Amino acid sequence: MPNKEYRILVINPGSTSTKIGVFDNEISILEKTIRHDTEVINSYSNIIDQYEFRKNTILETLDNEGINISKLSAVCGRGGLLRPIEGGTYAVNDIMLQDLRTGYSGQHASNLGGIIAYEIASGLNIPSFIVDPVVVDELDPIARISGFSLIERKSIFHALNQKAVARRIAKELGKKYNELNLIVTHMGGGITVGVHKQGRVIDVNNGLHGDGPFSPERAGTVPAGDLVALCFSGEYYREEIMKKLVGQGGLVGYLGTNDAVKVEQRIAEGDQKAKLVYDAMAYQVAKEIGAASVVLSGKVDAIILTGGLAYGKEFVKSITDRINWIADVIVHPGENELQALAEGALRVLRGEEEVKEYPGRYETIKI
Ligand SMILES: Nc1ncnc2c1ncn2[C@@H]1O[C@H](COP(=O)(O)OP(=O)(O)O)[C@@H](O)[C@H]1O
Ligand SMILES: CCCC(=O)OP(=O)(O)O
Repeated sequence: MPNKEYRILVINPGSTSTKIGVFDNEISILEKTIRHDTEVINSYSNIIDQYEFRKNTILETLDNEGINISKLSAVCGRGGLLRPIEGGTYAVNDIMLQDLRTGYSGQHASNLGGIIAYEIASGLNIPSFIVDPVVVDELDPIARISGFSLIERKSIFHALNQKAVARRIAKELGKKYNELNLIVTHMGGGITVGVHKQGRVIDVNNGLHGDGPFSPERAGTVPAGDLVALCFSGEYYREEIMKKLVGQGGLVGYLGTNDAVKVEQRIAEGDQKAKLVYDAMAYQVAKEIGAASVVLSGKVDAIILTGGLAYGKEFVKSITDRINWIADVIVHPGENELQALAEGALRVLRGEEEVKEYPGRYETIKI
């Protein structure tokens, strides 16, 4: 008997784009990246306010591409800032929707992934899922200690793509993911550097509003005392400061755009400020990779550079020149998130893996 055919719509809302795909089993029949202008994104006060805009953009794109959504078997979205959970495929349920709407662990575009997946799927009476959300938490206890007893370090990162790309590269190297020590650096709207020790991400910078390199739209680590002084200067509301850290931080704060392609054009035209800021972003990424190599005591099988910024040849060279003494650097531009979402949904639809119930019983060690 031929294998059952599933048609899956996958939805990946990122901070600078919405990516969608339609898969017939593992085969991609449509992949689209819809880029969003900084001004459009910043005109919304909250992520949840972007719901109608992003959903309509997705439905219009599917319509223009001639995809009849009534033929879908399931919809799978990138999962957002939920409670810390283990990796896997989760059914979208009421408590998850509530946590995504309120932003249990904060505000990020991926909160919309599960909500839009659910809304499209429920109208069609088909299941909706999320896979490896940004809150996958495998941190070693030592990595949770921030140095300030009131604040614990959190695992918020590009879990879906980091794990998918790490598995793919392991396969290419003829090894299993859980046999390797890898440093995976995802460079998109946010930038995260994950320490993958034999299949577990034991340390990673909180890429949203925590620490690490600055990114196209995020500030990353900032001097704490100066930040406290700014917060209490009476000049800014809380929301304004948060926006300056996430959304209007990084390249947007210095150069007014989250688009690295435009920054590269400005550099080519002789813009010295753009050059200094772009170089500084590469410098901070390299520095974070150096720190990650120390977590692995220098036993690093490979360093992987991935995400949209990995298309930038000069940017990648500037990082690589600083870190290639640590281990081989493998560049995998873009991301495997759409394929990974489709495969996560397929595993549960085929009964190869049990679908997980959110929030589950996962617990991190409380300090
Ligand atoms: N060819 C390219 N060269 C340099 N930068 C690129 C290129 N393509 C995309 N980028 C940059 O990558 C960033 C977006 O990365 P992406 O992984 O798509 O982010 P997200 O998923 O967070 O929206 C943007 O700054 C974009 O300008
Ligand atoms: C919240 C961590 C993941 C992240 O930063 O994603 P984007 O780069 O898509 O914004």
